Amino acid sequence: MNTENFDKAVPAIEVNGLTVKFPIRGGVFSKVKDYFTAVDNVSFTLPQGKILSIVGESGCGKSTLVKSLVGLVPVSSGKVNLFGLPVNGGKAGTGKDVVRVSDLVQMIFQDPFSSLNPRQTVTEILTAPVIARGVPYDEACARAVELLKRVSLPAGAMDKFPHEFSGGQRQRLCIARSLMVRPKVLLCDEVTSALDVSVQAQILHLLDDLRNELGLSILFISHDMQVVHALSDEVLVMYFGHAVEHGPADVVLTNPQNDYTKKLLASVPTIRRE
Ligand SMILES: Nc1ncnc2c1ncn2[C@@H]1O[C@H](COP(=O)(O)OP(=O)(O)OP(=O)(O)O)[C@@H](O)[C@H]1O
Repeated sequence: MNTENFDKAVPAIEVNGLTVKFPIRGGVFSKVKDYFTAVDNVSFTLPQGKILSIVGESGCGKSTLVKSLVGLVPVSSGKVNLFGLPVNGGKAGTGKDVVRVSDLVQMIFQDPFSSLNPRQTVTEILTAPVIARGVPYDEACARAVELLKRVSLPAGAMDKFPHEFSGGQRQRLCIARSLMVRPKVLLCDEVTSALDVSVQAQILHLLDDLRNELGLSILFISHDMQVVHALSDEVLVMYFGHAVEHGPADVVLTNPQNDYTKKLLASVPTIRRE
């Protein structure tokens, strides 16, 4: 399928009535007693080229929602479309006209160290996903060198192992790896929370630049409201599995309508000095 010419008016992601339930068992081998609804009937759209942040307190279902979009947790009910293509079992599209979801959407996680194989060199880490897709080794290496440069890592990094990098450099490496397959959407789950503040800012600038250069659409999960305000076009607020408010970042973060959003914003910590 030609994924280069999607109609610009079609949302990158369209979610309708998405529900994710986890089974509750008495013990590992016992029968399912009940279900816990982590994501409850959530609907939203992510327009192409935009950054939508998902916010809400710990445990409200942000990560589960995002993971369910790429098949890391199973969807219980609801529909997901990527660029207008219905998603089903890791594929997007219908009949023979399908594309792998992982060719369109890549996810980046909070902890850059645990998401990199410590026994692989950067060359292996970056080239493996595209070699598996049939890209010749030399071309994969050339793409890796180009991306390392783009994320401001030296070309000499190709022969190194993950432990030889700082936390911020490792996250750059994860970003480069996610871009190797030339995805159209990035799902970023707390990607700066393990980094110190100055490095956080560099990674956020990098993501924003990449969005502008490559036209990427980004779903961004963060607890940091300042970061969310600085980076996002739109904000979706979740509470106990429900989407309670969604709109332009400036509106939701400065003039929230929902009572929970008001409480969430009021709870942003400030230091009181006596
Ligand atoms: N595999 C699982 N099995 C059972 N329950 C799960 C599973 N994964 C998540 N949950 C539960 O689903 C709820 C939502 O979890 P999730 O990780 O999506 O929250 P979150 O909003 O991303 O939290 P945080 O901000 O702390 O990362 C939580 O109550 C969690 O305990």
